[in-house]
Amino acid sequence: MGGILCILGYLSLKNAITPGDFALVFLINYKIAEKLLEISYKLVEFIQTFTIASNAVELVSKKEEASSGYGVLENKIGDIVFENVTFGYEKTRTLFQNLSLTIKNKQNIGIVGYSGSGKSTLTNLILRLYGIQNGKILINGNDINDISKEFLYQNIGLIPQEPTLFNRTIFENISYGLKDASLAQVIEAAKQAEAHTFISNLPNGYNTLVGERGMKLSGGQRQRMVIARTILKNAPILVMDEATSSLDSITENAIRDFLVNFAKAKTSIIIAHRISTLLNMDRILVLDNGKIVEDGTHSELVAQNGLYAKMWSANSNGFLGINSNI
Ligand SMILES: Nc1ncnc2c1ncn2[C@@H]1O[C@H](COP(=O)(O)OP(=O)(O)OP(=O)(O)O)[C@@H](O)[C@H]1O
Repeated sequence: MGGILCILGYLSLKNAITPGDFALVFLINYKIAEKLLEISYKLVEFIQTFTIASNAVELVSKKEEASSGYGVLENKIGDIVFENVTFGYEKTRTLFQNLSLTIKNKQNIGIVGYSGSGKSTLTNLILRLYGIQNGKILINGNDINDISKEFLYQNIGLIPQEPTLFNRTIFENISYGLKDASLAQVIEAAKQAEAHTFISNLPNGYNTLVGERGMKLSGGQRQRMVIARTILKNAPILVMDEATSSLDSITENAIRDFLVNFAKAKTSIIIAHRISTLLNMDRILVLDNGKIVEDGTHSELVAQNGLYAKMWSANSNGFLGINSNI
């Protein structure tokens, strides 16, 4: 555009074109640039839609894989076992070296540690989001590499740090947790997740489109929607990664008691940012640089006077003073 302006200016100075020609060519050029910009936006939109569509196709095709794998075990899910697991995102930087861990059926485990110590990665490995370099991860005695992703999805409820929503309606986003869920079931789950009131106040209620990755909602609203989805799904394994970190303390308090009870009946792995959440755990693991450095109940760990005790003593406001996320 700038180059053409220079040429036009030069030609105009040399009287090779009239001011009318100048204005016309400038206008045409401007319109072309505007259209090109519009096309580039449409292209980005198309690529995003295409990605969502191909993910959906992938999920549908996985159904076939699932039928040849393990069925849904409902509440019969057994232990989760890490056997000498070695993992690093990069081959040259190992995060977990020969990590072994057994989480018993229906045990509630809290995980704490410095930011970057490997808490989220530990849970992501159970979901098979990354392949491990060595060792085994077993659920119910089955190597997760032999279990279909569909099975893992059906049996693990995940509330991640950064919730993901699809560019669909609120109803579709919550009911994604349970096939053929009714509106009444979706509303019930939304009420338990303290999401019903804000959803009802939207002009289109449960039919509101949430926008690309849920961008039309606040972080706390997105988090409550994913909590509602997970409640509705009611899977036997529950993973919560700072599940209420985006909520204000009043909303967080309102949800917390429900979530504690919800987790009780399941094998639950809870990455917590509040000491009070950990008090309800059967067992707490303290991670440091990819190693489990402490493992026990709250009172056992306080008595050990190690890293956990340090966090506990820095706990004047109820938050873990050690995690830079909070
Ligand atoms: N996708 C990734 N690719 C490369 N490195 C990663 C990736 N995700 C995490 N890491 C690295 O792995 C290490 C562990 O990260 P992880 O997110 O598991 O820590 P965390 O304890 O959950 O931290 P936080 O409390 O900040 O969420 C960090 O050094 C991090 O930089």
